[in-house]
Amino acid sequence: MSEHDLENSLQRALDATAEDGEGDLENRLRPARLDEFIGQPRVREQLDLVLQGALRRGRPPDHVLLSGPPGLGKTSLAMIIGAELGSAVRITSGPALERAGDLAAMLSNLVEGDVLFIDEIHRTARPAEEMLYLAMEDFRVDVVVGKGPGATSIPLDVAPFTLVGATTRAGALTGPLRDRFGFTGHMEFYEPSDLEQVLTRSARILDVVLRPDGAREIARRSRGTPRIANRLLRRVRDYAEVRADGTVTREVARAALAVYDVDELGLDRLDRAVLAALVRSFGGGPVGVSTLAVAVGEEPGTVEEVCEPYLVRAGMLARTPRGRVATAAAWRHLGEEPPPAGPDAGDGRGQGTLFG
Ligand SMILES: Nc1ncnc2c1ncn2[C@@H]1O[C@H](COP(=O)(O)OP(=O)(O)OP(=O)(O)O)[C@@H](O)[C@H]1O
Repeated sequence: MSEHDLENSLQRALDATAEDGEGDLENRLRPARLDEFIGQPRVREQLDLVLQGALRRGRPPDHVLLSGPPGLGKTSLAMIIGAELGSAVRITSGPALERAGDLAAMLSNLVEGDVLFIDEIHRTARPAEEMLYLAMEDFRVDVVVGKGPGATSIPLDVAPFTLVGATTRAGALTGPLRDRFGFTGHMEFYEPSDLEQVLTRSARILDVVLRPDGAREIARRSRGTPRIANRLLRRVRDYAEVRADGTVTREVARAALAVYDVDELGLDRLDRAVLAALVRSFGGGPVGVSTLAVAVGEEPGTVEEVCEPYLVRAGMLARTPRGRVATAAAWRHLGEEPPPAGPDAGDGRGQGTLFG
């Protein structure tokens, strides 16, 4: 088979997986209970106490806010909260709650003890958010009927429920909303050893033969994110089935990840584009996130919420009051020599620690 044919068959395998429904696969891979949830020991312990306390008292627990970058398991935890409480989980998202009426409809359908999960809660429109304050605090809403001077407000009771909000931008939440959550779980990027466990579990569910060295290689390159680890596992499995004997070893993982443009550090195309723009077009910065986003043809929100948190964590990018700055590690990762740092550099790059 020629190289071209191999690429084509790999692409077909990829498409077939997509048709299988990657969403369904993701659901199959979700941990169902708290003790199956790998990593995040602090959040897990804190949440366990919140839930156990509520179960003992026989009352719905306080409202829970989960914050952190995408793919770290916020949705999984929301489902787990429902499972641990033996409650149904009603799911919506901030952008879906455009009008207060949208939220009123959801709230009035809740039964006592339900969990209401609002993903991307920081994107809830203001009128719905204001309705949420009262619902969270007093389990009631005021529904306004009519318009202008004839408008009347009808109070409606809401069954006691637990709100679970998820956000990639806790800082974008208004103070009054943030204050109404009794518990906030801050999700951190996962350690590679945790991701190895995630991968081993997923391989078992997906019937993939994954060797420990293969798991280690994929874990190391998964940007500290279980969703990415699972996605890379599926891509490496395609490669293993099409080009090897189906077993995922370190060598197979390395070869497969090279095909998919995932580099040694796990940075993908967009991460590298951001670093390349920062270093090559803006001399290492500082540069504002909007300018950077235009340079790579992406939305500022994507650069800020998806790329940057991991680049910061990997020590490649620093956020300074004057803008984004590439660290020496970023220059070297792109095969460039970092400019000499000095106290007089005057461009934000001379701040010693950034070039340590
Ligand atoms: N702690 C974990 N243990 C095992 N698998 C996990 C864990 N956390 C997440 N996953 C896996 O990662 C996938 C993504 O998780 P999830 O959808 O919960 O992330 P999220 O933080 O809600 O992301 P987003 O905010 O983008 O929706 C899940 O399908 C699940 O397979």
